[in-house]
Amino acid sequence: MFNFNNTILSLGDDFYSKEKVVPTKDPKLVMFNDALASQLNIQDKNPEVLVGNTIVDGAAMVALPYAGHQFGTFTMLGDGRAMLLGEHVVDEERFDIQLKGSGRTAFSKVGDGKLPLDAALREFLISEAMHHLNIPTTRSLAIVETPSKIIREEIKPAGVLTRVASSHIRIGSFEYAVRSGEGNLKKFADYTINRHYPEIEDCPEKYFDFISAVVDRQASLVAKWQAVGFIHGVMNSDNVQIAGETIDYGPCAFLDTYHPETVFSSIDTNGRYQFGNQPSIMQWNLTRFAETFIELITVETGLDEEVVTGRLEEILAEYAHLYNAYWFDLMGQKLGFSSIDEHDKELIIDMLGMMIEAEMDYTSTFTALTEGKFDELSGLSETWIETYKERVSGEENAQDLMNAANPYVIPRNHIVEEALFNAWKHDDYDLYNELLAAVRDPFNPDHNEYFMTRPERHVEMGHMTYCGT
Ligand SMILES: Nc1ncnc2c1ncn2[C@@H]1O[C@H](COP(=O)(O)OP(=O)(O)OP(=O)(O)O)[C@@H](O)[C@H]1O
Repeated sequence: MFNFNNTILSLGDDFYSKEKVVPTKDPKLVMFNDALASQLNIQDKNPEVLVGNTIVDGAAMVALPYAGHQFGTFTMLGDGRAMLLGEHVVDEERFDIQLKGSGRTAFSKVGDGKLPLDAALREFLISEAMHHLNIPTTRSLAIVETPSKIIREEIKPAGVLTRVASSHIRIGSFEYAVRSGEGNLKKFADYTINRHYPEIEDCPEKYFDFISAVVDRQASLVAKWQAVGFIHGVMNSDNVQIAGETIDYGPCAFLDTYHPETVFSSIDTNGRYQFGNQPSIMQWNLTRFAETFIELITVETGLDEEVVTGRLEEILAEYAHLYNAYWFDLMGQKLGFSSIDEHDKELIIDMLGMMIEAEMDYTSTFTALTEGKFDELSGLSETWIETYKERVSGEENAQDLMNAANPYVIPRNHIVEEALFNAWKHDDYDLYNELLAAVRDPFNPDHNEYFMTRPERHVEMGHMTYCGT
């Protein structure tokens, strides 16, 4: 059962809007994450609860306000198609349980508050893949299909996704808090520090430390995305969760052929969020985050604004070092290196350059390397291979490192699209379920060959992702 204890309500009504769900007839449970449910000690599979028709004891039923920079432009936002069912506490850990797609809220603007079933299925599948690739992420507990049809590029069934997160606090939540009323930023920052970074609660410079800690978590997160070839697709500041969990699986996809300029999202027409830009876009978002604190820190510390700004700039500059260290470390593991020196860094950069030239598949290049199948790596020069072999021969645990760092299965976009289409259009979940099982066991080579093969180039180019709004 749910064990709700809703601390967010203690912040006062600037921080939430009470909502009522418009009841839906005949909700049907189409996905349920048994492993996650048992971990959270939640047995409730009742679709009436998971769609918001039946309100369980202690439920909050609130939508949260936030703001954000979307494609670089500031906007006031909020949960326009989601409601917080409540904060579920298990073994002293707190999890937001949110219904995404449950209908209109105070923040819906002109939207219908709905989530297309295929968008819910995409989020469920990719968030499971991310979790099993050891990347911090919000999780998906269930999907309920409702009989209502919604209009997007075509008429589609609607779904409600039950999302689980350590919280739904985003950089955008701070961009909202600083504009929402006297004292709100401090109240909200203290709340967030207590919830996500309690170790710095009593530090004398806790807001500087908070920003540093967030910078560190996001640097680590993006390094993990880059190492596995994940493209988030819509890295607006409202899609950066403050504890460093990947959030909002809208137009996301994984790289097939390696190229830093890869874009899948149909809405990213200028390539702002292309694969190779993700590390610097995160720094841009973190800069928006740090900016919100200038006045508060100036008041709290009594330091000159210029001094505060200078300190914040130093913290933000640290991001690049942290990111590089995390990323090189992960790339080193992919090559079987237990530590990295300057020569190793060159080896990694050279390899990626050759992968671009030879249009190599990102995932299977590393699995071929893991298996020592150098004949499949004709895009890499002989000199590179010789240097690499020599370097890796000095590593005792190379094989273990590579086995743990190089997945065989990522949810390749053309197969995801096919699986989603079969499911929402024809109610045929076979491919979806088979792919879901495979992405839950990604480091095992023993899977359907189809899942481990990149698409023909024309197919790859034709498979855009849609935001699903
Ligand atoms: N159909 C809709 N009706 C109302 N609001 C919507 C709808 N689709 C998106 N929004 C709102 O527009 C904003 C941006 O949408 P986006 O697709 O990035 O977020 P989302 O996927 O709905 O939510 P999240 O970031 O929580 O995963 C969000 O505040 C969202 O609530």
